[in-house]
Amino acid sequence: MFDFSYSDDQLAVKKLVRKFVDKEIMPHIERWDIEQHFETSVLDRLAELGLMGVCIPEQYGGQGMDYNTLAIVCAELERGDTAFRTAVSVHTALNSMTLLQWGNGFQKEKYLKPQAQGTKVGAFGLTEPNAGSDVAAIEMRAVRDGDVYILNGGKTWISLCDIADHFLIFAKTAPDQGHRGISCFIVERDFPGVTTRGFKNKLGIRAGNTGEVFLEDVRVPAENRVGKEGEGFKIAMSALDNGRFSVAAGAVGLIDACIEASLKYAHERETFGQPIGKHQLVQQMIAKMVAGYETSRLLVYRVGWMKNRGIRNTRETSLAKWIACDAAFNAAADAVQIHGANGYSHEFPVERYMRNAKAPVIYEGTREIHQIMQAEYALGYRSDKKLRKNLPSWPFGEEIE
Ligand SMILES: CCCCCCCC(=O)SCCNC(=O)CCNC(=O)[C@H](O)C(C)(C)COP(=O)(O)OP(=O)(O)OC[C@H]1O[C@@H](n2cnc3c(N)ncnc32)[C@H](O)[C@@H]1OP(=O)(O)O
Repeated sequence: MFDFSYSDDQLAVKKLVRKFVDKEIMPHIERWDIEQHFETSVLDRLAELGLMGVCIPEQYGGQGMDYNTLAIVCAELERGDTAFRTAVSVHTALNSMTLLQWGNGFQKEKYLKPQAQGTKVGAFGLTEPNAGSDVAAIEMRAVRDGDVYILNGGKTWISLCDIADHFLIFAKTAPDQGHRGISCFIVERDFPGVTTRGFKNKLGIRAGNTGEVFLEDVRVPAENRVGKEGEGFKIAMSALDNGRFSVAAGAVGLIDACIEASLKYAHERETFGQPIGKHQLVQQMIAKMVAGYETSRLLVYRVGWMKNRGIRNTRETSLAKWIACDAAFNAAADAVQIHGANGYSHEFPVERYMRNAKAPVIYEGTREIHQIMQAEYALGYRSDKKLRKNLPSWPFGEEIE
């Protein structure tokens, strides 16, 4: 049986986030984008609204809502700006949900709880200057020394680098063992030897905070290792199953924003004696946006449905992420086109949408990585086990045999 309707709770969350975005993000976002300013009070407000731990169980300080409610939050936030959806993706999907899945009792109590409540912020440190798509090529080292690991190396393109209280950092504990030699650690910003540096002058997501994290002889207690030694690659990949879901969900919101702006403009702007919406080539662009929106939404909600049931969803998540992010970029480019020269100016939001839409086609697995994965699944070179170990289903803790 399929149910395409929102529950009352989901509808209430959708309205809550929409109102928040309209009142507290929209009036300022153009300025924040121009000034390249990440407004941290938005995270405080998201915490007050209970949106920093949407699908983290209540026992760990979250709201205990289902995965598609997280998708709704991501879509509505990205309608405001990709920066804030990116923040929630990193904090909730990549960090908190990973701690929920792989963390032990101590780690959940000390790190997950305050993150889910929004009193602390989490980030995710995987990518390095020499290792993006090829995760197994990371060079950061973690060497055990009694009760601590000593970490050395640098991470790049880390969202919330200057904001986060904790990072999930992936490092090699056995450099000669390829992807099986990677381990995962919770690293606090306050640990001696941690420094960060946010980037300026990015193409898009200029209202966001992204940059580098450097670790120099950072002593990380062994109790902060997440999972077993050598499990880091799987932990990172399973985190990306959640992160990519949230990115795809956000892309739905970006397409929504593109359609909203384009319809308004198509009704108002006249050429050749009639609104441009009457011209068939403008209609074609709008039709493609609508198709991209509906297709992406269905792919995202299917993944949420699978996650709720604890069904392994790596293939479906990868597909949703690729299709939704491409659809969002195409929608944003067409939205600029519909606005003509006006679309090229700050006066209208669509140029920001187009700049923002490029990063999600690259981050959390480039379009090309996802295309390769889809082809490999189709050809039988790659397969997922039916169930992923430790995957919490919703209601949480009940796995399907
Ligand atoms: C403003 C701008 C902000 C920019 C922010 C940018 C930050 C980011 O983008 S975050 C990081 C993004 N990085 C990525 O998405 C990485 C992309 N790469 C990949 O997805 C992978 O490396 C990929 C698919 C190429 C891996 O392929 P490959 O090396 O063939 O590994 P693969 O054989 O599939 O898996 C290795 C093992 O992991 C396991 N595994 C793979 N996927 C998963 C999963 N989803 N869950 C659990 N286990 C998994 C496999 O079962 C296998 O296990 P075993 O060792 O027992 O055989």
